[in-house]
Amino acid sequence: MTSTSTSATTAKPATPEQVLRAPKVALHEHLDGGVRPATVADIAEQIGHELPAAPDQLGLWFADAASSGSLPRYLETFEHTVAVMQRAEDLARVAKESVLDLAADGVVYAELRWAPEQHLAGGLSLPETVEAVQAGIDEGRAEARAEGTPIVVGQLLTAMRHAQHGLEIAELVVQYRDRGVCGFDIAGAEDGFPPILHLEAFEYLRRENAHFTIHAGEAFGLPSIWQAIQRCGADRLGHGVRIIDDIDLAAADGPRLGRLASYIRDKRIPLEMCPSSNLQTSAVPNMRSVADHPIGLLKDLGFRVTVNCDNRLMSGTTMSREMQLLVDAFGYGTDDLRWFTVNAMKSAFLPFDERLALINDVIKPRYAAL
Ligand SMILES: O=c1[nH]cnc2c1ncn2[C@@H]1O[C@H](CO)[C@@H](O)[C@H]1O
Ligand SMILES: [Zn+2]
Repeated sequence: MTSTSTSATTAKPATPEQVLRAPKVALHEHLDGGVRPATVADIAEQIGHELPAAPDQLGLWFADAASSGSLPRYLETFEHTVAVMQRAEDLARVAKESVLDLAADGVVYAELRWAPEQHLAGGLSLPETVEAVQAGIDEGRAEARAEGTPIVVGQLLTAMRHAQHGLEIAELVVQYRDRGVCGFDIAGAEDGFPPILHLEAFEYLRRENAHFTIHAGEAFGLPSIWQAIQRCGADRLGHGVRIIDDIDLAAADGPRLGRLASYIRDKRIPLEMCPSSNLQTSAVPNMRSVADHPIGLLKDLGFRVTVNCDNRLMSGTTMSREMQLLVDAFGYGTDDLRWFTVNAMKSAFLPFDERLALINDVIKPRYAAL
């Protein structure tokens, strides 16, 4: 097997201070999974929504309740964040605070995904929800710029895979493509809801030359990944960890890739990996810590791997913390972290020239100065 140049470097592990200062790129970040606990408590009180824990225990409650080892149970916790995101001002507030929190953590580019169809209970229309989130993003970006931490942010509109709004949400993506929306996604319980259920939406988006990612290979295996890529035409894979099912680790001459794993590596299809989230939902059997996560192997094999939080609230995490967990588990140095970050920026749903500018004018110089 040919060697790759991406293995963990022999350089010193990055220090916590370097990890914090490093510029980061967040491609897989749920807006309703990154609400500040204090904001959940504050809005819940205003609207009379009953919460399962006292305000000062709420962060812990989410992390604990989301750690059951099952994706459907992990997703149940979103009931409380979605409940406090039904008014335009609350959608805007949550979006603004997310942008500020990401920028303060060193994130220079983020795509925030959320499902508009889950935010209609207060009487907003689909376009109104998108505009409310965009107003919050714009405010957050202006404030972050004034604080010296500029950040570029796009919205990804998600359709829930168990529901039937895929085409409608895809149309919303195209309608708002020049007003802050950079792509589409499907999320929710994966087992029992294959990507193909939303084929009409994906075919529409391809006709419109629009971008999309699909949660696949998180709570279901290779058929889900295969469908997402070969039937639906996904640009990227949300998680995709189960691609390891197509890699033979026992082969005498080193790991041997099956046809699907080879295709994904050869085509440089980005994997949006979320180590802490995957631990909580037991996405990979027998994973006890981040050191057991396939991200180390997939990086060594040269897949286009990126690092993400998925849900900062449910995982009690940040981009810096996810990076630090990888440093602790695999000994990564700043060159490795830069490789993940450049991979993510190359894979962003942003015009090519703008991606290049962020890589050359922001990411590389800031890594060089660490
Ligand atoms: O990792 C995940 N896998 C599948 N679905 C998810 C994940 N994280 C969040 N959501 C789902 O996506 C919706 C829109 O943001 C959330 O409400 C949650 O139900
Ligand atoms: Zn996700």
